[in-house]
Order: sequence, then C-alpha cells, then structure tokens
Amino acid sequence: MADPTQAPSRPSGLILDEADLAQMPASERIRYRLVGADKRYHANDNISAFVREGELAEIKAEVQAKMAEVLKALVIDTESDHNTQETAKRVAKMFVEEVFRGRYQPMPDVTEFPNISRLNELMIVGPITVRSACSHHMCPIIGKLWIGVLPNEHSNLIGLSKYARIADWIMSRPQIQEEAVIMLADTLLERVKPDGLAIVMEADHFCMAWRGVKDNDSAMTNSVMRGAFLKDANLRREFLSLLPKKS
Ligand SMILES: Nc1nc2c(ncn2[C@@H]2O[C@H](COP(=O)(O)OP(=O)(O)OP(=O)(O)O)[C@@H](O)[C@H]2O)c(=O)[nH]1
Repeated sequence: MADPTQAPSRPSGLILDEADLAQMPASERIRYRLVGADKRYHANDNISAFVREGELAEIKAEVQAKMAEVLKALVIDTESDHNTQETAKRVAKMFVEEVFRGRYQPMPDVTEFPNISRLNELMIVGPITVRSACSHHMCPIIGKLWIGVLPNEHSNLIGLSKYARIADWIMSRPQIQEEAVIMLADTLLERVKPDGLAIVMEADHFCMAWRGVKDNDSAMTNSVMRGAFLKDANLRREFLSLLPKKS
C-alpha cells in the first residue's frame, strides 16, 4: 500500500483506491484528486468541486493542529496563556469558514432573468465592500469596488445583490488585487454575457500599512475593461465619471 501521507505530485503514477484515500489526511486526499484531474489549486482558486462532505471539518482540524505547532514555534505558552489557549482553533475556523471560504465553497446560487425589456443602458453597482487577503503575507486587503455593465438583449440579468455575493466569493481568498479583478470580470462575463463590463477596485493593503514599508495612506486602484468599455472611449468616460470622486 502507498504511504498514506504522501500524495503523488503528478497524476501518472500510483492509482489509489478509496480505502487508501481514506487513510490520508483530508488535505492530501483532496490534493490527490486535484492533481489527478490536472486542476490548478493556487491560493486564489476555488477547489470546492474536489471537497466531499465532511472533509472541511477534517481540514479545519488539520489546520488547527498545524497552527498549534506554529504558536509553539513562536515560543508562546498556549497552555498557561489564557488568551491563546483557543487561538489555533479560532484561526483554523477563520481561515476555512470565514476569510478564505471562497476557496472551499461553491459559487452562490445566482438567479438569472431574461432581458425582456431589452435593456441596453449602462448600469453601475457599487461601492461593494471588498475583504480579501494578499497571498504574499496573508494580510488583509480592505476596500471597495464598482462594477459597470452594458447589457444587450441576449444578456442574463442577475439580481443586484448577486454582484456583491459573487464579489465576496472571489475576494474571500488569498490573492493579488490585479488577479482578483480579472477573476471577477471573467466570472461576471460568463454569467451575464453583456456587451461590456468594467470593474474598478480601490483597496488598502495591510501588508503595506501594518508591516513592511508602513505606509498608511497609499491605496491601490486598478481597473479591468471588457468588450464595449475597451472599444468605446465615451462609454468608459461615462462609467468613470459616474464613480464617486476619490478623496
Ligand atoms: N502587485 C501587488 N502587490 C501586492 C499586492 N498585495 C501585496 N503586494 C506586495 O507584495 C510584495 C511582496 O514582496 P516581497 O518583496 O517578497 O515582500 P517583502 O520583502 O516582505 O516586502 P516589503 O513589503 O516591501 O517589506 C510587497 O511589496 C507587497 O506590498 C497586490 O495585490 N498586488
């Protein structure tokens, strides 16, 4: 039988059966499935399709055990320090169920409505609050974003709240801002199928404020323009002019 703690690094190689997989830690089991399916599992990827029932609880327990080791390595006496006794458990819960849940949960259900009225005017939603984390230091990224949509008669209209729900699902992963907005744009394009889509995001990166260069005042602003927003400078101007002026 294969060493249960070692998942193969590539799909060719040993094929494990369910009994072998059951012996592995959940994280190795899930990684084995991902590698077998040749799926990327970077920090900003959603891997929910490879996680089976009950496995998130197992992952949480694994993270808790490793986090306890991190605290030990930091020479923190978690046994007598009443403030840190439950910290490993809290951090594991925070990672898996809260701040990185966008990796482990499927996309929220999105009801789509046909564009009966053939709406074809610019629609803007925002500011949508962004809560994310940088994949370099896992420090928070807090900010806001605006989404502009130019639908056509074949577009799917989605409920306004769904823009915020999809944004939250994508942002709740460790990542970099440039990739986050592209991922959000791709996801919305696929659902809504508009003539044009634009996103502007402005966020504070705590890895720049709390540590490192310790610059509290600089935020990062970036945008992604697709379809009509790329081709039509007037539309782009209209969208940008309707965003609240930055302070
Ligand atoms: N481009 C980009 N950079 C980011 C983002 N979030 C954090 N960073 C930066 O990622 C960089 C990490 O680079 P490193 O030079 O390896 O890290 P470091 O030595 O700790 O750097 P300092 O932060 O300058 O102390 C830092 O400059 C961060 O400010 C992001 O969303 N986009």
